[in-house]
Amino acid sequence: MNAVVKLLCAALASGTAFGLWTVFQFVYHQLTSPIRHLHGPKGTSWTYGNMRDIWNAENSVLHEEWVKQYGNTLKYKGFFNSDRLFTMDMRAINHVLTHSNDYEKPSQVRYNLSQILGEGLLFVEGSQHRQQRHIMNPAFGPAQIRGLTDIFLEKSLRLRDVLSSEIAKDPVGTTPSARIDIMPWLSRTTLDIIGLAGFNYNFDSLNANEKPNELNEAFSTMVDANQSLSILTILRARLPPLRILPNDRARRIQVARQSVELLQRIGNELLSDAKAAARASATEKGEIEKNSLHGRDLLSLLVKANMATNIPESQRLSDEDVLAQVPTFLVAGHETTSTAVTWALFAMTKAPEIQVKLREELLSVDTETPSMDELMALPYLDAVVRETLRVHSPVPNTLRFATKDDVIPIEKPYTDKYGVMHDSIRISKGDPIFIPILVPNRSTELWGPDAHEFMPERWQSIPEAVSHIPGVWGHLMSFLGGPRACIGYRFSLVEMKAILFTLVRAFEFELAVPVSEIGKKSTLVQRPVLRSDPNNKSQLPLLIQPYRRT
Ligand code: HEM
Repeated sequence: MNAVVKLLCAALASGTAFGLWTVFQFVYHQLTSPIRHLHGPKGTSWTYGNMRDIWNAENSVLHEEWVKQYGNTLKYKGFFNSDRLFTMDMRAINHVLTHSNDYEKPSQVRYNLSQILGEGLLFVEGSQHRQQRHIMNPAFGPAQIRGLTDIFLEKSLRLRDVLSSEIAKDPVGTTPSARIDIMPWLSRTTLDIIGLAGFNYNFDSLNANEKPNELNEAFSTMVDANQSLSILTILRARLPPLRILPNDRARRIQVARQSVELLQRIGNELLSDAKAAARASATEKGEIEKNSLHGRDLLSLLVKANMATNIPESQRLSDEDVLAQVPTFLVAGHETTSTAVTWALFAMTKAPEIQVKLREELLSVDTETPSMDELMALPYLDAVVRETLRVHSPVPNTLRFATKDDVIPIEKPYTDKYGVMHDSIRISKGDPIFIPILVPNRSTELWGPDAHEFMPERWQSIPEAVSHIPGVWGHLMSFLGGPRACIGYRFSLVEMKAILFTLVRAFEFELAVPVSEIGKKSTLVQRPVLRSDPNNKSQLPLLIQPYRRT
């Protein structure tokens, strides 16, 4: 036997041994985990369990049916019919979210994220997460977001002008209105905003004459690539040796990565500029103080916070860590906000009286560039944004894995499949836990019988029960809660308000298709699709016409 054959045999033997060990661990875990005793639906496929049903269901309908049938705490089936915990018990969810060291993101989610983002805030866990978050938090404070508001408005006004010229180019019939798929335009707007506000880079993708920006395309590719639920994709995430096999998703991610690499090169330059600016702002003694720095974009603020003399050396982030935040900001802060604004417009086409009432409030402001405080003081705009994030939360749910055996406290006792009553949930290391976002946001038990309806007026007086929802903002789960809650929620709220402020003042919106045509597709974010579109492309075709004051 020559050396090459020996090497191949050895590699095959170790691969087989690793595979068998993984299968043994998996089966052993399924046979011993305490969550196997919970009630719950049967898997509808051996490979996908209930996953396909979840992906195909719109909003939280399926989970709501399960809660009706099995109660607040149940199990459902994940890939290869493995058990996953689902609970609507607010005390239990709070426990999982606040103990973020004991409940981490699943390794396959982290693997997928790291493919694109490197080791930014979304990826890291434990002490590395605490360190990054500590340095990054100040950049997302109210004073910093106040300084970014004019960027949000500048890009919103640019979108308004582009839409106006699109309408002028392609009017429908005799009325000055046009059929426009608003999704890509909003996506370009939030890309341009996060470019400038995130790291002082002008993508300039809001340009009606240019083809879509390469980077914007790359990120849409990535979000779409994350939807493909093939067996190989699942196995690749679980069994690292299989990652050498090519597949379509990997190829598409590779394309996105090339753009990320381009971005990293740009990031390197931005980082050196930000560092130079921070050094230039040092005091005569050469000290850089965290609070004395007023760079505008998030990256500059982060660099300055990281270089501040009062930060101990051990807590500073490496250049690599700082650079990993650039694609992280892009992915976390771009499609999420554009999707939220898309749903707000959709909701207001379904309820034109809400659109009229909002427009009246917005037109009472006598400038097209209000300050953050002026925007935040508009009560109906606030209620529309809250109601959008409640009913159409862009991120519909998330997942965690237990890193140790634990006993999760609960508010309401539940009965297992043997009829035994429990006042806590026992969980073993490695158990997956589904964290619902849309289900509590739309729960009739918490919000009342009209919970599924879009009613901004409900925010004048919300039920006491929702105060138990452990979200970081607005009694909603939309930005999650605990130490891993969305760091960008203030950024996103002001950004959403600036875009809606500008668009609803300038245009009237109508759906260009019957409302029954609009479906929801769950991916990393929930986006609208046309039910009749065989390609399932995310889109929201609207008829848009300039608003003329009478
Ligand atoms: C409507 C808009 C947004 C929504 C609904 C949203 C939602 C969320 C959610 C649910 C998470 C937790 C994900 C998980 O742990 O599984 C998260 C995390 C995060 N978000 Fe947002 N987000 C939005 C906008 C933004 C913006 C504008 C930025 C940045 C400028 C941002 C940056 C981040 C980052 C960096 C994390 C990771 C935080 C950590 O793990 O410590 N997000 N977001």
